[in-house]
Amino acid sequence: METKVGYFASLEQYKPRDALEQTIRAENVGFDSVWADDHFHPWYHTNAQSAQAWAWMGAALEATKKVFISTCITCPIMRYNPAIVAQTFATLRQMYPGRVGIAVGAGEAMNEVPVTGEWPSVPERQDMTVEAIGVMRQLWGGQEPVTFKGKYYTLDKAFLYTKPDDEVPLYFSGMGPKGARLAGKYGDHLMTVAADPSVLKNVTIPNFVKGAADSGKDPSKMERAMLIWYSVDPDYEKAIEGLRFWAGCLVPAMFKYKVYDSKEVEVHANLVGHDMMKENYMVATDAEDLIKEIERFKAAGITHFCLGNSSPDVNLGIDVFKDVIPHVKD
Ligand SMILES: C[C@H](OP(=O)(O)OC[C@@H](O)[C@@H](O)[C@@H](O)CN1c2cc(O)ccc2Cc2c1[nH]c(=O)[nH]c2=O)C(=O)N[C@@H](CCC(=O)N[C@@H](CCC(=O)O)C(=O)O)C(=O)O
Ligand SMILES: CCCCCC(=O)CC
Repeated sequence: METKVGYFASLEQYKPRDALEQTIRAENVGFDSVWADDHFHPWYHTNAQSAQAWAWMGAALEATKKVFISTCITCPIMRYNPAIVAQTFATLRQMYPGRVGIAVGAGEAMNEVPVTGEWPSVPERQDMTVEAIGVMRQLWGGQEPVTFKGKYYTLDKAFLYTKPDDEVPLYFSGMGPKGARLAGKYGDHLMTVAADPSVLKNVTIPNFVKGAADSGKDPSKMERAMLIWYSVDPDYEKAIEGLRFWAGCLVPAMFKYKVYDSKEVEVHANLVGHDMMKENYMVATDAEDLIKEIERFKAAGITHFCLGNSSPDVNLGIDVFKDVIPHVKD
């Protein structure tokens, strides 16, 4: 499968208009795709943003010519109703054929708790995600109004009047072994994040492949996408510290417990050491280092890179890819 190189235009780290400028620049440099986080509260507090992803996607699609754009990721189970998620992405894909995708996952407390007050267990949210995908697929594929009574969602003669010619490609986020199996079973492609290459190779990808094969799909045709943050700067130490905004994602407690206050996340993020960031993210002083870092994750089985630019000089962090992309594409 060909390797794709995508740019993660963060709406938590950058103002929406700055993320838009980055997106235009990334398309010109030759990135295959652009991905946006779909958050209510951000993963850091100081200087953070948190723009609404779907509103931003419409502007980004209009401002670019051909690049594929997707969320990374949308949680379609609580603050959003899955039927409205289906309607939104069907609308975008009809307007921008072939250019729109969606990635889904079981959510994070910081996005759901502040506006719903609820935080079900991981297994229940995974179950809700599977049902939500069923709702979305029924609406996308439905030639007739759909009536459905599930455990979590209800459709009563629901029909999408605005549809694309083809279905919206759906990336399913799996971080744990069960999540990865569900991704193989119910997704078109895998999305994952914040894992070191040995975990990807020995746990995440084998479980994804098993889930896909068990449901009769050909896993070799399914992408293994991953959100990975990187920072490039001629000063190596400065490059590592550039990744601090995202260090909270490396703290397992953020997923296990109901943490939804960004100030609290930031306290944990500030305790993460450089070794952990180097292992899970990409730190580079130049294009050559970045190529080696990408190869490290490619060897573990990643085929579509969603690269989150946390470089001290953001434009340098995009432009360096003129010298990276030709070397990492097969
Ligand atoms: C927590 C793990 O669950 P899993 O389903 O595998 O992954 C969850 C994630 O996909 C979501 O949280 C996702 O929403 C996060 N996310 C995101 C993910 C990604 O791959 C790329 C980008 C993003 C950005 C983004 C995200 N979310 C948003 O809302 N918005 C965004 O922009 C997991 O570890 N699962 C394990 C099972 C764990 C479990 O059940 N634990 C038990 C307790 C066990 C114990 O006590 O030790 C429990 O909690 O009850 C698995 O195997 O699946
Ligand atoms: C382990 C962290 C996964 C979540 C990433 C995220 O929500 C930021 C976009």
